[in-house]
Amino acid sequence: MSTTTTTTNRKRDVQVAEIGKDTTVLRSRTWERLKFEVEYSRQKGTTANSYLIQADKKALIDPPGESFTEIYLQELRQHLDLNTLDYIILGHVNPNRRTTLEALLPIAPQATIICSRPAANALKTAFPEWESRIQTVREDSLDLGQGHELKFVTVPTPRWADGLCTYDSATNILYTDKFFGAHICEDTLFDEDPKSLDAERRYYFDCLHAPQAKQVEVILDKIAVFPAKTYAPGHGPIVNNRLSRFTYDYNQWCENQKSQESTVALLYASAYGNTAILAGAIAQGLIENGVNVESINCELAETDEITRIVETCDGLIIGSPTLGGHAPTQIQTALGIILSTAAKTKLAGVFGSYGWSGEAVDLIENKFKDANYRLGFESIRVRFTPTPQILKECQESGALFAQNLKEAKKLRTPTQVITETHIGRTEQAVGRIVGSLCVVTTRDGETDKGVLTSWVSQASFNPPGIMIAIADEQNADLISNLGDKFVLNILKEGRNVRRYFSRHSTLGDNPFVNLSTKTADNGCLVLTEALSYLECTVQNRTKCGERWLIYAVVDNGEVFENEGLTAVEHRKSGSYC
Ligand SMILES: Cc1cc2nc3c(=O)[nH]c(=O)nc-3n(C[C@H](O)[C@H](O)[C@H](O)COP(=O)(O)O)c2cc1C
Repeated sequence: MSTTTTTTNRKRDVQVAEIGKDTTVLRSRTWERLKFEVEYSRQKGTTANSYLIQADKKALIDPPGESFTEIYLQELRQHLDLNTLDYIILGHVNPNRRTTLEALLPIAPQATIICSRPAANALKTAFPEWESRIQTVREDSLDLGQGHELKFVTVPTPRWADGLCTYDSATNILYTDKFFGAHICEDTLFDEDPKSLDAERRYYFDCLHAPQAKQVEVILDKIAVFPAKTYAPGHGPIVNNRLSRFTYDYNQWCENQKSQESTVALLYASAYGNTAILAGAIAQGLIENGVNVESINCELAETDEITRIVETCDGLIIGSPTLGGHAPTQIQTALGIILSTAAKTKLAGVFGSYGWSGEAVDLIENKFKDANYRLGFESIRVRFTPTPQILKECQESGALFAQNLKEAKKLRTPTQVITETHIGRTEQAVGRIVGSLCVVTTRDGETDKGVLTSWVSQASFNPPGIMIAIADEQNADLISNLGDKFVLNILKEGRNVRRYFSRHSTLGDNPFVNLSTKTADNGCLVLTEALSYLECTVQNRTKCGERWLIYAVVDNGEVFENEGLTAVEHRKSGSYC
């Protein structure tokens, strides 16, 4: 294998070398920080790696972005008659790369673009005149001849929804695009001293992949099917050494992320990439302070995915551009899910890029405030593209959010805003009593019923007994006779099971169809998403005011999750639930 350095001075250049049979790398290099995004902040330069396979058919993988368009095409012409180029394979597309494609497609008239479906859709919108030259990858392989049978695997993540990796069975090279890279510029082409790259590789992972660790784990499994001997990433040295170790490291780093004590859901949309850059910087501040970040690109995520993360996270941050005076529909949908699902004790944050009026951030912030969410940092509003200084501030905001989250978790202070003058002082005082949020399930003949209550407490040790205050409209008739059986399902904070129940007897739609249940020994339903449950038998009752005060003995009980916290009901007034 030969290595040719075309330029030795420290200007931008293109390094060309053969890296396998019929396979050449063209590394567009800069020794300066290429962009101001956090991932480049170690200031070690970077390389944009493009690969050329010249078999019976000729394929070019990942031409660089606009920073290199001119020098790259000049160098490429030295190694290839562009009239003979058959395929341009894209690991992802972005506006920078589109600039190079715009220059390349007219001078490579036979070339077809091969990319993932989201990339194809974006390119067809950008280049309608070239629609017939844009081809979505299929499951089968692409045969370039002479053993170069290319196989593709889509690798979507929140940041690169259109991700694609390519494997060449002739060379055992896996073209990994955004995976296994590093932002570092050197003359050395390969990872000859892998240990010396540890810090750069880890930093690259932390910036780009830690906030999407969940999806990265799935991708690592997907690409494991290829017997790769080389990883050819989009940036930095080509990986020839200790591939399994490097893959193991990626898995470990993902695992470390997920095992952090607190998780923040970072939900955003970004039509032109500016809000996404802010998201990256905020994520960095959170991760550096020991918080797991789960990024959700709202333009791609399913409602179920958003609901899951919103229910399980400890804090949530939402980022939105302003388009036409509004937040995009996907953000409004995500906000709706948050407001109807997420516990009000969760810490919240808002950020976004705008051009002139910036309504989106105000709108989201006001909704959070109206719903009594506490904000973990002052909302971030940035005109168009952020500067390095602004990105530093975003990182600091992420760090502040992490600190506030930890304190909030420690103190577990409820958000109680008591300002309404119409609430009497006595009622306010009574309202300070808090209760565990529970669903009481009963059996009425053949029908299961459930009612929400927080008016419950332990009443005796021996036998273990509880006390419930219950009104007639809350199925009191089913649990107010001696010997009546019921299950007390004690709900978990952050898991919004309560939305399926009301404080009145089950009416209309059956709430249990939406939930996972099992039947207790006493015949009543157990909600398996609860934190714990108690099977109870009524022993005593007395009418107090408008309620029945029920004393019941606990016959049996189980804790489903040792780690979870009990959902607690905080009220503004003692005059209503
Ligand atoms: C079609 C369109 C409509 C826009 N409408 C607004 C607007 O009403 N108010 C505003 O402040 N900025 C507006 N902008 C500017 C964007 O908010 C700004 O470009 C922002 O950086 C986009 O963020 P993003 O890159 O995360 O998508 C608009 C931009 C476009 C392209």
